[in-house]
Amino acid sequence: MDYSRLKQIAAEKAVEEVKDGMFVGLGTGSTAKFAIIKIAKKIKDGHLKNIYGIPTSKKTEELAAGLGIPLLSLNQLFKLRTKNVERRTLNIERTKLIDITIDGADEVDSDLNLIKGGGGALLREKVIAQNTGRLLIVVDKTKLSSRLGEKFFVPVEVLQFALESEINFLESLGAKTDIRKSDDGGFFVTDEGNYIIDANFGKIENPAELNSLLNERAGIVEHGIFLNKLVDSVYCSSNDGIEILSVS
Ligand SMILES: O=C[C@H](O)[C@H](O)[C@H](O)COP(=O)(O)O
Repeated sequence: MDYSRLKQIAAEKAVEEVKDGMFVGLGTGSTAKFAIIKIAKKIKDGHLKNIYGIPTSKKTEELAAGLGIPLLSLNQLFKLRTKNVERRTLNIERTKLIDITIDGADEVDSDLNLIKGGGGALLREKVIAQNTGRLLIVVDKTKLSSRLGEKFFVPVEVLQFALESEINFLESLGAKTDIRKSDDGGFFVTDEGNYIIDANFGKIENPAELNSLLNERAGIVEHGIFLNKLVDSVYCSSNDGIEILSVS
């Protein structure tokens, strides 16, 4: 089976978890796209009702709006769900505003830590993930590895202002770096107006430690390591069928 079909199978399986009345985070990329198309079809056919999508990128927003999925921004969702609730009494960490999010990944290790951001959407994706009750990741089996970094570099989103100093910082940690380019040859600019440095660390022995180092650095807005505490299940398809891996 070709990869595209495998992606579709994983994505459509995850959509079975979307139920009437849910607020659904809509991921970015070629795998998440299949989930969005399926959700739109189910809405159109009357098999899903009262659904709102919260897109993780402008590209996804355009796609989902074009397919007729009712959308909310995260800010609109927040206002809607906290109407008549005293903000101070609301424990946002425990009150996940989004019921479920279906998103892709570039690499998944054996502990279900992820690298994301191959499509440049990692910042909004991580914000949506941290506001989500259940994050379902959809991949084909080629994305699995024993250690992060075996198959993919770490996308690091940085302020334009800090570009050169962040390259220097990442290289001081041992990474080989590339500034991401867009199709027109200029620097790729994210939805939030930042640049991306693709940082190749080789195999990452300790993703949690690298996560903390990158989090602590001013000038780095966000990065593509998603530790498994953000993840609920990984839907992984191969020619042998579909496996649902869960964080224990
Ligand atoms: O920024 C993009 C996202 O993190 C994607 O979910 C990730 O790159 C996987 O994309 P795809 O499903 O196209 O391989």
